[in-house]
Amino acid sequence: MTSFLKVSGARIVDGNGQEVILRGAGLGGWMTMENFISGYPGCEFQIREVLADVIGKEKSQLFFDKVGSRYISLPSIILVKSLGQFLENFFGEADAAFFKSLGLNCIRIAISYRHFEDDLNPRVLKPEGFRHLDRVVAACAKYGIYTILDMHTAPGGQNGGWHSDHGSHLSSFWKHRDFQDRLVWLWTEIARHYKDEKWVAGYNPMNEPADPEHTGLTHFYDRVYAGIYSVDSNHILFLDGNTFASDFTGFPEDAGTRWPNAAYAIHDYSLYGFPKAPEPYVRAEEQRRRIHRSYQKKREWIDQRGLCVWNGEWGPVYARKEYDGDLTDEINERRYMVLNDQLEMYQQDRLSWSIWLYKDIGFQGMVYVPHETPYMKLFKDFLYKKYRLAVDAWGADDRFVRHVYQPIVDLIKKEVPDEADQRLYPYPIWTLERRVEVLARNILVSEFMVREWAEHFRGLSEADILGIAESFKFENCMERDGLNKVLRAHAPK
Ligand SMILES: O[C@@H]1[C@@H](O)[C@H](O[C@@H]2CO[C@@H](O[C@@H]3CO[C@@H](O)[C@H](O)[C@H]3O)[C@H](O)[C@H]2O)OC[C@H]1O
Repeated sequence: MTSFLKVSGARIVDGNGQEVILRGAGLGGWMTMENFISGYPGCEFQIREVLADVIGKEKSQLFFDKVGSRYISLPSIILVKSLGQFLENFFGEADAAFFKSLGLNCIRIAISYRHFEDDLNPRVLKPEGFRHLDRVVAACAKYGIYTILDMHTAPGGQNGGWHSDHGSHLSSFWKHRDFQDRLVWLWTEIARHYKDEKWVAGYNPMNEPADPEHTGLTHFYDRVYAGIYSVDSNHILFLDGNTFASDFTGFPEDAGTRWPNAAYAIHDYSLYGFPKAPEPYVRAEEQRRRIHRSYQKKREWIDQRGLCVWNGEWGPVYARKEYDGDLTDEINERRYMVLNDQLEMYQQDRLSWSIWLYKDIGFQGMVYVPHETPYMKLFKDFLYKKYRLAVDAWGADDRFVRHVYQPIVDLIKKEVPDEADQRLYPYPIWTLERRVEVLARNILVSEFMVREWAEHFRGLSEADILGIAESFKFENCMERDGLNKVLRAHAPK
């Protein structure tokens, strides 16, 4: 019989006081879809709107979230096969069984407020939001996997990333009291729903906040803590640091007593896991020191106060044969070394972690949708175009378009020569170069490509659409063996 987990000092323990180290992955791209995970440009709300415009509301709904049926003609009979759609296919029992087979014990589920509340009908709970979440929480529980519910998108947007699904680089959440009130209300409802579920390890009220004032985040955590604990005092709260889970310096000194039963989330992405690494990773002493320094810096504030650290996101991205050619294997072997070396560090600290990402179309996931599936065939050329134009901000290789955007960076540097004035929040996570990438490519150019993505569905039959959604099903996916091998080696024995 499992028991609620809780935070005891710097550790997570079960009902018997035994330490539990949570080792697992993030289920991104599911109840919060993302451009590089599923292969569209821009934000989820944009593709949903435009797909409905191109093929009609009903058919677009069929792709995202409606159980349908497909007629398969065989020589003498007609079979009616019941099929799910994207949300149904993306994670099922087979995924949970595979995950467990690696020895991992926790999945952080990225959810979007949009599944539970409509902007045009605020504070009215959409019960259907729980349909899939309940299903996945139950599938994980069945295999002895804890879940952490992660609010990846907040009304108005809590950061300027595509992953908070609001289409702008400026986050309105921090400026509008009503957005904050709504999220506190929604979390209270979610906690009410899961208050008795022991396989839910806890709630991660906000992914990667980026509050320019810092004080707004403390205020929000106070309020969401009170809201959740008014209905559910059993679950751990996993609180991300400010500025993309990197900075705790604006947190209150009395955090430990103010928010009992809280763990503090860092996101420990290492530059060596990405195309923009300063040099190829060869496990040099200095490189390992650099990875360690960056990790220590993120957790310093938490350690100094004896609080509990959770690494809620981290992990390299990978090269792809179709884009990186003969260099692919060599690049990926280096990335697996980064992965391994990060895990060794975490092991030493008995750190709980959640690697990003469980499933995608082949860039970062432990499991990926292969080229032979209907979805990947349909979007093959379009995906190459996205790659060439580097429209996704995450791990993008900008070699084909750097010359287009560099002049914008140069212009700003020339016309705003004081470096301090070039450092707009969320500097240093967003340098001037990063800001130009996000605005010009990830927001602007992407916006013009959304319709092209949706046009791929025009004229498709319902059966075709269901087949496309089925591409994401575990049985149709491949496993990234190099990554899973390293994870398995560091999983609980
Ligand atoms: O949904 C996820 C999203 O949560 C994630 O956000 C990014 C995380 O990394 C941030 O940059 C890192 C900041 O710290 C430096 O040390 C690292 O080198 C950087 O990579 C980035 O700004 C966030 O957008 O990204 C992946 C999404 O799928």
